[in-house]
Amino acid sequence: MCIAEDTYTSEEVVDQQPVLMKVMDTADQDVPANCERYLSWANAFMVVYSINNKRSFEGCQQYLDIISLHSKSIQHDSPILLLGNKLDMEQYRQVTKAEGASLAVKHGCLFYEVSACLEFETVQHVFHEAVREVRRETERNQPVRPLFITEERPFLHLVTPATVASKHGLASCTLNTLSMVNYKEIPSVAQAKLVTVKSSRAQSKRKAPTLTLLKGFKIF
Ligand SMILES: Nc1nc2c(ncn2[C@@H]2O[C@H](COP(=O)(O)OP(=O)(O)OP(=O)(O)O)[C@@H](O)[C@H]2O)c(=O)[nH]1
Repeated sequence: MCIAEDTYTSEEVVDQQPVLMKVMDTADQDVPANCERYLSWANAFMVVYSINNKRSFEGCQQYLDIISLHSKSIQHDSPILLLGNKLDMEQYRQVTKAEGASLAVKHGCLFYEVSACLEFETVQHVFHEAVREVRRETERNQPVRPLFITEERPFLHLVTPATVASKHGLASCTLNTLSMVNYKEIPSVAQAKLVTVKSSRAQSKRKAPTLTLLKGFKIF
């Protein structure tokens, strides 16, 4: 697929949000060479072969191997999309869809067959999927939000339940149930001690079993 050798930027709207994409076309050779530049630069990779050219498919396998090795070495997976291009050349097909799909599974790639010269929408969809996949990957790599434990003390006047809930991303439906408690971030694992406590609430037969279970432990 022709993209200029140097980079260019393009503003796309994906899910109502504009996304600035920088694209670098690297593959003006059949075998990977000087890959470091784009391996460390890219947020996502699109590896493209022609369905009517077995050699280009074999070339892709080398690129995918290099990307996989790089991801392992930096312990970070950037999304990879494997594209079988020139779908309009079906009658000259040398690479089956199953072969493409199987290579994609092997390397954990998304897989599409497209025709760059005939189907603008499909190609656009593929680029948008690449952006979405980068977003998903970024979200997956966000540090886990801390859990919160509660203590049965009334809120300070200045801190409303709504403030606390929105600050920590708690769903609004928890507000009523948790409105009369304090929130504390759970400490790091190294500092945490788990101690069994029995509170009067824990022993109350009128409370729901899940509440009893929750109140059966205190982490501090
Ligand atoms: N039939 C058909 N031809 C295509 C399609 N996409 C690209 N081509 C043609 O394939 C040839 C190579 O296209 P390029 O976009 O230069 O391919 P490339 O792999 O980027 O090539 P390099 O820039 O040398 O790396 C050109 O003649 C294109 O017109 C397609 O979807 N269908």
